[in-house]
Formats: sequence, C-alpha cells, structure tokens
Amino acid sequence: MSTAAADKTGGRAVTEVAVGVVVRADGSFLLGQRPVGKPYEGYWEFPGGKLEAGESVEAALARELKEELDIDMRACEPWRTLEHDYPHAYVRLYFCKVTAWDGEPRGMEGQAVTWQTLPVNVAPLLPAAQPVLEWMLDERAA
Ligand SMILES: Nc1nc2c([nH]c(=O)n2[C@H]2C[C@H](O)[C@@H](COP(=O)(O)OP(=O)(O)OP(=O)(O)O)O2)c(=O)[nH]1
Repeated sequence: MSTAAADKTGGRAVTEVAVGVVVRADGSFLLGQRPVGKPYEGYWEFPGGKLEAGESVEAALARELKEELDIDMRACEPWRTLEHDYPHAYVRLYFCKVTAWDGEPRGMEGQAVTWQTLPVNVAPLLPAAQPVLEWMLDERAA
C-alpha cells in the first residue's frame, strides 16, 4: 500500500543533504559552481553535500566544507529545511548558517567560488537554492 511519503517521493529514497550558508560579518555569503560531471553542472549552489550513513547534518557539513572549500567550520546553526523533487533524486536539504570558520575558502574540486550579496550576480542557481535568497530577503526586511 502506498503511503503519503512514498507518493511524495515517487517511491524513491530521500537523499539528505547538508548545506551551508556561509555568511561573513558584512552579510556577504558564499556560492560555488557545481563541477563538471555532477547533475546540474555549472549551476551555482550553496556549498554542501549528501549525508553519509549515520552522519549528523553538522558533521556532514563540516566534512563537505573541508573537502570542497578547505575551511574548518567552527559555528553552525540549523536554519531551514526544504524538499525538492529532481529528476535525478528526491532531496531533503538541511540549510545551516555558518558564521565562523578557520581558513580562506577556495574551490578544492576545481569549482569557482564567489562571495555574493543580494541580488546575486551569478546564474543560474540550482532550483532548490533559489528559495534561500528569498529567505535572506525576508530576514533583512523583518
Ligand atoms: N550543495 C548543495 N546541494 C544542493 C543545493 N540545492 C540543491 O537542490 N542541492 C541538491 C543537488 C544535489 O542533488 C544534492 C547535493 O548532492 P551533491 O551531488 O552535490 O552531493 P555530494 O557532494 O555529496 O556528491 P557526490 O559527488 O559525493 O555524489 O542536493 C544547494 O544549494 N547546495
């Protein structure tokens, strides 16, 4: 018998993803460009990646930020969760604000990285990264 969850995901497993909104004191935030060979290559995204088995969101994010950007995360605060149905996967994204880290971010996988403010001047963004910009605008207006 199908359940609501199975209907929503089309019977697929949910891919859980830890995503960092890495924010500097001046409000600028980091975007990276997805490397060649990944789904949506060339699209801009917030840094992060899939949780490994048994891994917490925070541990996954710290690992991904080290692997992708060579920074050591020091402070991370869970922010919002978003689900998105892509052709390649049904994803659940755990967005966290990262406000303290050691090191200077650089693209360790050959990807471009950029500090941005609103409105961003890069495109396209991943479909499930776009709402983050609206959340930031909402917070700024509050
Ligand atoms: N990092 C990140 N992923 C996002 C964002 N928005 C969004 O829909 N996603 C999706 C795209 C992918 O389906 C998934 C992340 O998986 P990924 O392939 O980048 O993860 P990974 O680095 O662990 O990949 P892998 O090469 O190890 O398989 O989440 C975002 O802003 N940042």
